[in-house]
Amino acid sequence: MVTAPDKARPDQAPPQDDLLWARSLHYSHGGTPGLIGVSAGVRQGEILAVTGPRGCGKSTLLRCLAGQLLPEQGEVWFNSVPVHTLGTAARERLRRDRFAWIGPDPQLLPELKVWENAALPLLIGGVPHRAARRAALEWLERLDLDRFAGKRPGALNRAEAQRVALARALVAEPAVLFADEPTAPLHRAERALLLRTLTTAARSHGITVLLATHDEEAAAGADRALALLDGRPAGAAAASALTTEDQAACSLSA
Ligand SMILES: Nc1ncnc2c1ncn2[C@@H]1O[C@H](COP(=O)(O)OP(=O)(O)OP(=O)(O)O)[C@@H](O)[C@H]1O
Repeated sequence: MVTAPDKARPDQAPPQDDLLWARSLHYSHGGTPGLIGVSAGVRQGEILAVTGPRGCGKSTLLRCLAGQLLPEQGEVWFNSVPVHTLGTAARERLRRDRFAWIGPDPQLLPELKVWENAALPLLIGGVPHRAARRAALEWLERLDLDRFAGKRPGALNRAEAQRVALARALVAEPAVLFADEPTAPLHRAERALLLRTLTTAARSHGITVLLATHDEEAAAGADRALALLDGRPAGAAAASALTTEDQAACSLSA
């Protein structure tokens, strides 16, 4: 059951300099723990890598921060707005207007041209066709995809398709880009190119990035990293394992 978190008390207000901030998030997927007391903060324009092995809770954390999942406990604040207390319509507006998402699968619409795929967030948001097309073409050019603009996604290889997904994520110039294992389906050289493209584009446009990855090389391009293990901050998980071992040692020596 999703319970409404307590309202933040004045002494617990989020730090002024964090654009997106979360405290002590708990979330379980139908009984499977996803997050157990994870806190995170990211400043405007910063690139934060969320790292850790498969199943450690990276996607769950990104989805809670992006307002896709409501934490069972804890708080999420974006730009001093308490996302965890917003109603569904306001959260959807926030997600549409300020956030963007790219995952491991580009999920392009095969019946649309490449530029139309890239322009989709603008077209859905009611931006006039001509302006949406111009913005999409600019992003396709920046990401070295302009030659594909009039083609269908079927003409692209995996790396090109993923760069179109990146253009689509950036076309509305979101405040925050959530990138959930965006390089997972790519080869090493393609991964490096996509990450370079993503970080360069984000930095030049002041876009804050949360990058979930189990790939240490991918995390190296970030400003900071938050490591998770078994749904907890890695340090806390290690400490709780230590505590358990200490307890076992104590009971053995008793
Ligand atoms: N829809 C779901 N239903 C049930 N359990 C889930 C669901 N989504 C995630 N989980 C579980 O929650 C835990 C955290 O999963 P999550 O996807 O957040 O981890 P992750 O670090 O992103 O892993 P990956 O790199 O494989 O995507 C895992 O134990 C996972 O099996």
